[in-house]
Amino acid sequence: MSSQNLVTVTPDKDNDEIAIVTMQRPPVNSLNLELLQALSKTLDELSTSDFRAMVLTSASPTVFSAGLDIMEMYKPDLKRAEQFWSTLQDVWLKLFESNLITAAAINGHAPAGGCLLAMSCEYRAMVSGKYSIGLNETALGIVAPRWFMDCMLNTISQREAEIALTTGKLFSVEEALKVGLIDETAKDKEDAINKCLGFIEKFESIPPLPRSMTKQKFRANGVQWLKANKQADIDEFVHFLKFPQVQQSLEMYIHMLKSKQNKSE
Ligand SMILES: CC/C=C\C/C=C\CCC/C=C/CC(=O)SCCNC(=O)CCNC(=O)[C@H](O)C(C)(C)COP(=O)(O)OP(=O)(O)OC[C@H]1O[C@@H](n2cnc3c(N)ncnc32)[C@H](O)[C@@H]1OP(=O)(O)O
Repeated sequence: MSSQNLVTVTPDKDNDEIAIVTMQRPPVNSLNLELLQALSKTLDELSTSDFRAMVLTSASPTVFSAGLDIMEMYKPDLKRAEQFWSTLQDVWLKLFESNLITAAAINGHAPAGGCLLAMSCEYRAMVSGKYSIGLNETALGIVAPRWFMDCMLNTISQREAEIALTTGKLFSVEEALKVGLIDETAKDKEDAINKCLGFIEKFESIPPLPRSMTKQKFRANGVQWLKANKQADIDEFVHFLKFPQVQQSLEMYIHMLKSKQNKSE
């Protein structure tokens, strides 16, 4: 699949000022360099378009996004790893600070980087079911970067965030609702999108510029550090990938994912 097809943008059927942005990298929308580049390009295009709002969702029936593609971190080509991390930083900054009204229709699992994308939006409706969402990095033997943490702090309390991150917690849909990691539950993807549209409607009579400026001021603390430390953050990521213990943890995690599949056969 070419990178162009990894993300689709379609106007909402009832309101052509709202973009439905769908990630479609089977099987689980894991965020590799190409999907991140497609998201980055899409966010650029949206920022200069007539769309005033977007709903981020996924084409998978059970997974919003499985987070970063682990294969980008396991025994990586270091030049590509730099580009990968830099593109992830850009996607986060573009989405978190977007002028558009942003909402996530979370139609399945959203671990780690998947949770980051959802938290970067202003509103989250998640389909009920045996899905989970959270920043589970420590459980993989890796460390969520500071700006992942800042993003979670924009969403739930510091205490809940610290416990969740140190324990690598993946929240059930009910738990996520209780702590405020999601705003609403939904019965299916269509319902989740409709709930996001309901949130977007609240801004019908609010002028877009003061709205987006207010949002960006609220979010400024979270982004300042990354903007000032982009290269240092990339260097730290690449340095981290060189640790044998990190590679070992990733290898074990990949085996675990594969054996999980064998068990259910
Ligand atoms: C500056 C920083 C400094 C230091 C720190 C440095 C680095 C740290 C970087 C930290 C950031 C990390 C963020 C991340 O996002 S890490 C990724 C975390 N993701 C996960 O833990 C999710 C793993 N996946 C799952 O749990 C399940 O797949 C899921 C629940 C999403 C779906 O389950 P389902 O049963 O539907 O599918 P599976 O059979 O499990 O998977 C299908 C195939 O997809 C492969 N897969 C799944 N997830 C990933 C992934 N994240 N990356 C790559 N591949 C993935 C899985 O192995 C199956 O593959 P095949 O066997 O079919 O080949």
